[in-house]
Amino acid sequence: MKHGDIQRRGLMLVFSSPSGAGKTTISRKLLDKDDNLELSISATTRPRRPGEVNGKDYFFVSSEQFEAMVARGEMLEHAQVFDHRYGTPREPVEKALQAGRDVLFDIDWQGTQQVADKAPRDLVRVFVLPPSVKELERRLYARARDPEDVVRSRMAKAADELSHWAEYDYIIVNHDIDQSLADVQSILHAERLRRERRVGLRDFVETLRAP
Ligand SMILES: Nc1ncnc2c1ncn2[C@@H]1O[C@H](COP(=O)(O)OP(=O)(O)OP(=O)(O)O)[C@@H](O)[C@H]1O
Ligand SMILES: Nc1nc2c(ncn2[C@@H]2O[C@H](COP(=O)(O)O)[C@@H](O)[C@H]2O)c(=O)[nH]1
Repeated sequence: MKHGDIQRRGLMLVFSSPSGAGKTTISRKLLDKDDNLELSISATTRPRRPGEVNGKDYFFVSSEQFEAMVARGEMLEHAQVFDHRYGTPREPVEKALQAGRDVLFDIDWQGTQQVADKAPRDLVRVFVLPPSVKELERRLYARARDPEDVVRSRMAKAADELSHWAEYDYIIVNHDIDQSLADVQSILHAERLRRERRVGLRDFVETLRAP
């Protein structure tokens, strides 16, 4: 990957939040605007919601298939979230990073901790907060893609997820979607400029010193 013709390593951008705060919405908008960013598509045992597409939103798999992927070492990270299993297939992420592309993850705090243990240098963690609990609940109902008992159980677990906010590098309060998009674009821009990711800098500076 290049930025001003100086080569750099790909980075892993993670979004976490309580369910319904808006990270999927922010992710989709960011991906639309950024040609060098690709989404890590998770595998899950959760039932497909209306409108979700296998291989685009998730790889929808059975519990047996999920366990077999874990046993074969195919998951970069995996966790039980709410009542289902979720995990990140390792190979597409490794391929993207090797090709110098950045990868976006929409995963929970457990998965973020696992990725942080494996690749701390390449990780950028963003936690998305809702403006208020009332608005979080409104968004979960407005999304209208989960049964009421699922919405209630996710609201009940929001405080647990929120307790991990301080483990993240950046915090976004998602009042306004356009402002949140601008914020994550700024984060990504600055993180791409970090000296330690720009592996081509040393050679470039040498050409400046000894023309
Ligand atoms: N800034 C915003 N203002 C108003 N509504 C929003 C905003 N951001 C997201 N929403 C709406 O809130 C609902 C939940 O958003 P989204 O599905 O992106 O949340 P999520 O954090 O990805 O949830 P989950 O963790 O369950 O996947 C959606 O209906 C979305 O359109
Ligand atoms: N640890 C992981 N968490 C994941 C992964 N994919 C999604 N998630 C998180 O699960 C909840 C619920 O998602 P939903 O699509 O059912 O609403 C949310 O917090 C996601 O971030 C994953 O691969 N690993």
